[in-house]
Amino acid sequence: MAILVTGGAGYIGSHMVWALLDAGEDVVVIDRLSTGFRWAVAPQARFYLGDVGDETVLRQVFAENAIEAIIHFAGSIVVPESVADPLSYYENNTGKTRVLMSAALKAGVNRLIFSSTAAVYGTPDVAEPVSETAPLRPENPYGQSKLMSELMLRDVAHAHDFRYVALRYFNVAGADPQGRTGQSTDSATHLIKVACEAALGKRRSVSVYGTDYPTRDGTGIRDYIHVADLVEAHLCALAHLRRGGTSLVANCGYGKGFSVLDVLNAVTRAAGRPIAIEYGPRRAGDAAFVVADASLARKELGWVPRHDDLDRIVETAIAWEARLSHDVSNDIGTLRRRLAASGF
Ligand SMILES: NC(=O)c1ccc[n+]([C@@H]2O[C@H](COP(=O)([O-])OP(=O)(O)OC[C@H]3O[C@@H](n4cnc5c(N)ncnc54)[C@H](O)[C@@H]3O)[C@@H](O)[C@H]2O)c1
Ligand SMILES: O=c1ccn([C@@H]2O[C@H](COP(=O)(O)OP(=O)(O)O[C@H]3O[C@H](CO)[C@H](O)[C@H](O)[C@H]3O)[C@@H](O)[C@H]2O)c(=O)[nH]1
Repeated sequence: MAILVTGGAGYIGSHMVWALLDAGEDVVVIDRLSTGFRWAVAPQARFYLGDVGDETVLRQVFAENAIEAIIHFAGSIVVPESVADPLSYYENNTGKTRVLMSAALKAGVNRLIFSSTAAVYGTPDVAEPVSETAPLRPENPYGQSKLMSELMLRDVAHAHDFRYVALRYFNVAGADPQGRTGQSTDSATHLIKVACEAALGKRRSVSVYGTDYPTRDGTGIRDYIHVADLVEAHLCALAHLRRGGTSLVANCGYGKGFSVLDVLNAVTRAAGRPIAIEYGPRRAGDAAFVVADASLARKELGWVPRHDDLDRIVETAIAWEARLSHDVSNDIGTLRRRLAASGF
């Protein structure tokens, strides 16, 4: 039996594929390569170029592979884009999740792990770690589209023989400690990615969005989780579903908050040289403090994080960024030529 990873050519999905292969699993990937890269998919995985909203390709995937469970990463993830074009987010994140679930039920696949987000909570009322029972008040179409998918999963699990785990990720960062994959998107806006690019001279400076938050140094506080621990939580969720565990929704974070300045200091330490910092106004829609209460994932899924260290997260992110500058551009050229030769 194989695990189907949707969005397996993307940042988190490509780490998941490696983690599954490392664990001895058989892996099938479907990705339309809108933000992902074919070269990011481990060669041992079977790859389908296609859209998770395309019933024909889904039927083909389910017919050609014995799929035991789905790990569903495919989606659109840029918050301001979701505000500007909400319908495309409801279509790609909610509508296509519906198509995928429908095709899975028809094919008799009844286990799914879903990529949700801390954005479903909106701005927490108090500066305290947020648990899964906190009010759900997404403040943008991205968060809303993910919450709607969670609700579909809940209802389908009530109506059918179907179990799921929805993981609400906090701030995912870092790269595979073995250097096999990392965050490769060109126009990423995430703080650690941006700061690593600045440290390597790929951009002139980093802007600090707001210095007047009610936090210890005036900058925004987030819970940064190493992507390797995040994919480990998915392996725990898979084991939970395999042993007959009930459907559940769980936060993925460390429960520790770091400010923007903490992150920039860590990047400076890792790079061994200062980065240019510009202090600017707040970015619209940013909360002061977003930190997970992740006790449920530890208790129910037996998740034990192994990379809970901001310096380590940043070191792996910089190492990947450096590789991306040198090797990967060559790899992309090689891969493009290989794919062109094989008809893509
Ligand atoms: N990166 C984060 O900090 C973060 C935080 C919370 C939740 N998430 C969720 O995790 C998941 C993965 O995020 P990521 O950071 O790896 O993003 P990403 O953009 O790197 O990966 C998404 C992948 O899905 C593919 N894709 C998108 N729509 C598709 C479709 N309709 N059919 C087939 N493939 C499609 C893209 O080509 C890409 O390879 C997303 O669902 C995102 O909402 C990410
Ligand atoms: O160039 C930058 C980028 C970010 N920040 C600050 O750094 C912190 C982190 O910002 P990111 O853009 O890295 O991440 P967000 O917290 O905005 O968003 C993340 O967390 C959300 C949930 O809270 C969603 O899951 C979303 O997908 C995920 O990217 C914020 O205080 C932000 O204001 C800067 O100061 N400068």
